[in-house]
Amino acid sequence: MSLNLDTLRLQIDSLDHKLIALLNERAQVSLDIGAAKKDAMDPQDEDNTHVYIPGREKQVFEKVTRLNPGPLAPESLCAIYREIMSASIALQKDVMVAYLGPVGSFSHDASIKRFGDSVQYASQGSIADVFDAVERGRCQYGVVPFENSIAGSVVPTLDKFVKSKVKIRAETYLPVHHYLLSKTTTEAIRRVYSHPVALAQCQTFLNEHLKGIELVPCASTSEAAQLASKEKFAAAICSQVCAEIYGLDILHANIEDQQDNTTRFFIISDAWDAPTSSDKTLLMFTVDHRLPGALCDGLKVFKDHSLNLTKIDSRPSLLRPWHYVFFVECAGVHGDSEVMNKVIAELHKFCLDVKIVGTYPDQRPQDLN
Ligand SMILES: C=C(O[C@@H]1C=C(C(=O)O)C=C[C@H]1O)C(=O)O
Repeated sequence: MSLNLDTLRLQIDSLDHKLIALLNERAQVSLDIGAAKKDAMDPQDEDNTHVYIPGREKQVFEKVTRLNPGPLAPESLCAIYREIMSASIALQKDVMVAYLGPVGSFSHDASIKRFGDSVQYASQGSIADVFDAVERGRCQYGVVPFENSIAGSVVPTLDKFVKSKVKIRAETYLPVHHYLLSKTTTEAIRRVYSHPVALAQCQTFLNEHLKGIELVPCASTSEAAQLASKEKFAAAICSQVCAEIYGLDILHANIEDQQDNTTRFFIISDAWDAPTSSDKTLLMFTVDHRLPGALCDGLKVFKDHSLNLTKIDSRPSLLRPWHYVFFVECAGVHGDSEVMNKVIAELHKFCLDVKIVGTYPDQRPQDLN
């Protein structure tokens, strides 16, 4: 038995030798890719080289899943590849990712799942600060929540897109499970902290278990956990990891109204990337209210080009009362394509301030397609 075990361990050692050599060979190629990207840039613009290529990563994950013969679970192999790609990004360049913190927020989780452990992260106090960190160049990438399957659009993110120059470079979907964490018992809770979007996802639970208790909105769910950890009779609605990070007990698990609760995040940056085989594009425009049916005419442009709309929302323009900005996302088209150029030209006939907010590989989970 022990001889067999020793032989098997020797086998593992020899495989590790080969793996380490192969991983470094791969890392060297990715360094060469980094150098080639810099060579292709104007020397003055070298600092703006992008090392995070969402479309290429999607291709790698698809290939890895397709080629996997087992016994490794596809998710395990993808997690390993997440870290391999994270390391190769970090080799090419120092990458800083801004996220809505502090640690333990869902934005933090989404960021790590997207960029891995080898890049650096900068916690921000608000969604607006994530935009500012990217816009001022302190961080090359930022991760912001865009919409939740129960609570709908994340308003501060939409409002920032109206004013900001940042572009959407990628999207990512995160399953979200909420926990009620506290230092006391459910009966003794006097106040519940959380992000407004998270509170909106747990209405049924709050009505059943904490009716009439003060609900205090915070900048993030992890900030809520931080605040609850400093009070005796407070609780937070946040992720499970916050229990360990902030020293709180789990009182209730999975308290979201629907178990398939999912939040979509955007990865923002100064530029979007080249077309892939399947992209989505988010546009923004205001309609001229003096033209009857302007919105309808605007939407017809998408129909005329056989573009499927995957999201539509509106917000006050903030320029004049009762003027609205419309957000329209369409699937199967890249922002730099000829079709999109035509769409934009036609939209200009009925709409004002037409702008592409971003274009990114379609990452909708299979069951949402
Ligand atoms: C190597 C590249 O850069 C990054 C690293 C990748 C990898 O290690 O496979 C893939 C995409 C990029 O995010 C590339 O551009 O191909």
